Amino acid sequence: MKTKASGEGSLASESSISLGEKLHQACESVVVAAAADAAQQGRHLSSRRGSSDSLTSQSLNQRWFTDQMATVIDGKAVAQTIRSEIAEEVRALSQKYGKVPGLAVVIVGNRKDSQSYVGMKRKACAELGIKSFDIDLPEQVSESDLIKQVHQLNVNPDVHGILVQLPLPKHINEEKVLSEISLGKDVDGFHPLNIGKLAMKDRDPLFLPCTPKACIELLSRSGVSIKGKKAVVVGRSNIVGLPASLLLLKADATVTIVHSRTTQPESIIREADIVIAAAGQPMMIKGSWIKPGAAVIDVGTNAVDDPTKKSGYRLVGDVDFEEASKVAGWITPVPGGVGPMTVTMLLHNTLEGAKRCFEKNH
Ligand SMILES: Nc1nc(=O)c2c([nH]1)NC[C@@H]1CN(c3ccc(C(=O)N[C@@H](CCC(=O)O)C(=O)O)cc3)C=[N+]21
Repeated sequence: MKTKASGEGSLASESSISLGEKLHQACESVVVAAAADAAQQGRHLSSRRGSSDSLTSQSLNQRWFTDQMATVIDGKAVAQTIRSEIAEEVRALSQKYGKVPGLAVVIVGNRKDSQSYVGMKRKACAELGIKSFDIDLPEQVSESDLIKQVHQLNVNPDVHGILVQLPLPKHINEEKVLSEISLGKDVDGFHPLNIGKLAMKDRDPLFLPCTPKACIELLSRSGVSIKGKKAVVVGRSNIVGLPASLLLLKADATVTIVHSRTTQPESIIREADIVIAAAGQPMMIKGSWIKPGAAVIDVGTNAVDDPTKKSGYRLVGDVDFEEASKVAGWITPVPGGVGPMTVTMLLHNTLEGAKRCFEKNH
């Protein structure tokens, strides 16, 4: 399955657990459309740089502020395309083996945000014909009881993926729980061994963490090549920043990680051809921090007060979208960017886990 997608340096073409070839062909129209659009409007990084030789970066910034807008990457649309392909594969598996993929979603306590995310994951499973196993545990559950649940799911033959929603309550050791998940069912890709393999050259983890994988897929499907580019990841969390930087490195980018102790983050970010923003700080990254023509992937999902909304809040990213979309070449919106793709990558990992299991037992 070593096909070359249209995006050079595409993760999907280089990973042994890449999306299926068929899936790629289906999505190619999206890639081609985005790439053609970008090319038509002279938005390739090189052409932007080429036209900027005689300008100072300040005047260049102003120029881009006034007459060009970024291509907005529609994560929802890409996610939908991939989801219908997954649904088709699930149907085919069901016909061939008489079994469907199963995903266990474990939630502890009743944090509102976690419940909302878990709800989206379970709903998406239902839509795609993936069986979801719902494990809801009380806030006070003991670590050993939670681990017992994980062990039961590890041996349940109908479960091919196990997701323990994070964050867990303070009295539970997250690292301990995650390392109890069977490697072959670690669809979040958070098991230390999977992360360790991700960090090592020429080794492939069984599963890639969903949000970082979503970022790379959005880049490659938008025709943005990664190889040889300067990439800056803002944030160093275990679930996004760190694995995203490792994935970019695997895709041959030159990677810098900016974090809360970095001095002068703006000047480092301004050098980047690719920015992945995962700091969890609402609208922290301003338009003037972005290199003209850069690809900006915004992972932030921050709720900010908004009295004009019925809910009283709205979601914003880590990037000031309004400003940055006047400078960047490509940008993902929040909501509707990385979020829907994250859930889709989870479903894709579950499908891959199930396929490996069915093929092994056949
Ligand atoms: N074990 C584990 N795995 C995770 O993957 C995981 C987790 N724990 N804990 C929390 C974070 C966060 N996360 C998101 C998933 C979808 C959206 C998403 O679909 N957002 C929509 C907006 C949804 C809305 O409107 O509320 C969007 O951006 O368009 C966002 C965030 C997964 N996480």
